[in-house]
Amino acid sequence: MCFPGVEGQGGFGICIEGNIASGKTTCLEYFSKTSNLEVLTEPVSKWRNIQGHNPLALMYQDPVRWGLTLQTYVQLTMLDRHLSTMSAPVRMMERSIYSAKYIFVENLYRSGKMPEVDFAVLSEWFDWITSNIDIPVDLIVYLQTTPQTCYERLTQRCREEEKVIPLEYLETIHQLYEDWLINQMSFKVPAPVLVIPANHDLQKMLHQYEEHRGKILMGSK
Ligand SMILES: Nc1ncnc2c1ncn2[C@@H]1O[C@H](COP(=O)(O)OP(=O)(O)O)[C@@H](O)[C@H]1O
Ligand SMILES: Nc1ccn([C@H]2C[C@H](O)[C@@H](COP(=O)(O)O)O2)c(=O)n1
Repeated sequence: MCFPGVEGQGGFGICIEGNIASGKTTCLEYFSKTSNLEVLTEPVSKWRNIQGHNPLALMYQDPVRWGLTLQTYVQLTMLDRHLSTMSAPVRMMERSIYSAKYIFVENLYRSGKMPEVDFAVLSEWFDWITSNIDIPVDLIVYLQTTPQTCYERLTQRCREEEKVIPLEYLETIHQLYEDWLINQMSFKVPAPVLVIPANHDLQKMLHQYEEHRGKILMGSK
């Protein structure tokens, strides 16, 4: 059994990856003005409100108890994003089902905040999904920042649930991203990676996005 995803729809799929508050949404906002391109942001609003519950807040309050709850829902909503019908030939989406597993679930487990049985259940779900469903990713754009930059942007963004995040958490997420996408020594990388240094101010970032526009969209031609 194999279900077709975006590739089956003849499209080109780009995932924007990076640490929390690295500037992914801002990047997507910039590219959203491009014609023949659709942008899918992370379904964070769903993670903050499922039938009146806030699994994102619960996870930050008590990760041992609620990590599985949040990450099960993240996995479902990301799969839904990957498989949704394309409205343009090029799709740019924020993160992926891969980073959900390889970065966030992995972090909860390694830091002792996810019980082994929860990790096993999520891993079996992930393995089943990725071996039975075609999850189309053609290019990964990695916004590479320092944890300190993300900490400053996160503080400035001031999302209620994230007020408890210390710099050390961003350092761990950063290292997991580096091992996955730069050192390529932890998990399989599902597509070629384009690295964009992303510590710069907004103006310089927009300039860089313009410079990289060809490389990002070229594969879609
Ligand atoms: N290059 C930048 N320089 C300074 N602030 C930025 C830059 N890019 C984004 N921001 C701000 O940082 C915060 C996080 O950016 P956002 O795009 O929401 O990150 P992400 O989607 O990766 O979590 C927001 O308040 C945003 O306005
Ligand atoms: N699998 C995931 C994905 C995201 N999160 C958290 C991290 C942030 O608090 C929030 C949204 O991330 P951002 O887009 O701001 O980088 O969701 C998580 O815990 N698990």
